[in-house]
Amino acid sequence: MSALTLKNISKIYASRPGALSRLFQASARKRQGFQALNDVSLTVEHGEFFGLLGPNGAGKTTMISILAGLAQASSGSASVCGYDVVSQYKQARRSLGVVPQELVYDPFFTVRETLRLQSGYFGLRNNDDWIDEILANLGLADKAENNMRALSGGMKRRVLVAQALVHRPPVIILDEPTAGVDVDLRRTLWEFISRLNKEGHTILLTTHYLEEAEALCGRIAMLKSGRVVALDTTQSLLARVGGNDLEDAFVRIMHSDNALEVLA
Ligand SMILES: Nc1ncnc2c1ncn2[C@@H]1O[C@H](COP(=O)(O)OP(=O)(O)OP(=O)(O)O)[C@@H](O)[C@H]1O
Repeated sequence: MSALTLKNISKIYASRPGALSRLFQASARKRQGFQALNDVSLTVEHGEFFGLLGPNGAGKTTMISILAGLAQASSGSASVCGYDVVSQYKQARRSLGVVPQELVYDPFFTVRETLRLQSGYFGLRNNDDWIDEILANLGLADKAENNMRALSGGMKRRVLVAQALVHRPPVIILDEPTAGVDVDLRRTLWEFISRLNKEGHTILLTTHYLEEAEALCGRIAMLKSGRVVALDTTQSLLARVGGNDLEDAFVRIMHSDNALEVLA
């Protein structure tokens, strides 16, 4: 049983025609909606540090939303630790910690209250020992009693990471966790995430910092316009596509018409 499985996943966002397009009768194609994912199949095994890369709008967040139960696939199936994300939603969600891309937080709570509240969503009382450990590992120990609205952007992002970890999920998904954060947090964060990975947690990471992906990810999938156009170990991708580094390989793959040649 794999940590994450996507089988022939497609996602079409329904179009919501505005008054103008209703007036001028939008074309049939536009009425059909927007296809964000197109027949995506991939598997992430337990213990992997897996990178999901792609340009803006490629479908990365859509894929993560489907795995987290925040969006429903139009067709295909997905599971987390063998639990179907639709029919076994609770078990699937419990197996997963997601660090979202947007800074979402409740401005009325302190950091500790935020983490206790999040623990409560998973039915966890008396979770303070683990909360303290997470806070210490993310350099947040001295902010525990601070109000969320008084934190800097980077500190808020650390709390989002902490929130994803309160229920000790075996699988952790990080959607661009280092966007707009300083070098210190990057290092602290990667040390902590790498440690969690070494302890057996499966990590799926999306990032536009390709040097991070190259250093951390054992295997990489690249999405382009909703399709998987490359899927292999980082080393094999680099060897097969050529170029100096992953950024070079990424640009070559994204500009290649025959992207399927780099599918393992
Ligand atoms: N709720 C929605 N309704 C309609 N279209 C959407 C919705 N969410 C995403 N899309 C569209 O689906 C496509 C894929 O978006 P998605 O956010 O998954 O891309 P991404 O790869 O995560 O991009 P980025 O790197 O910019 O975060 C985009 O064209 C986006 O505009």
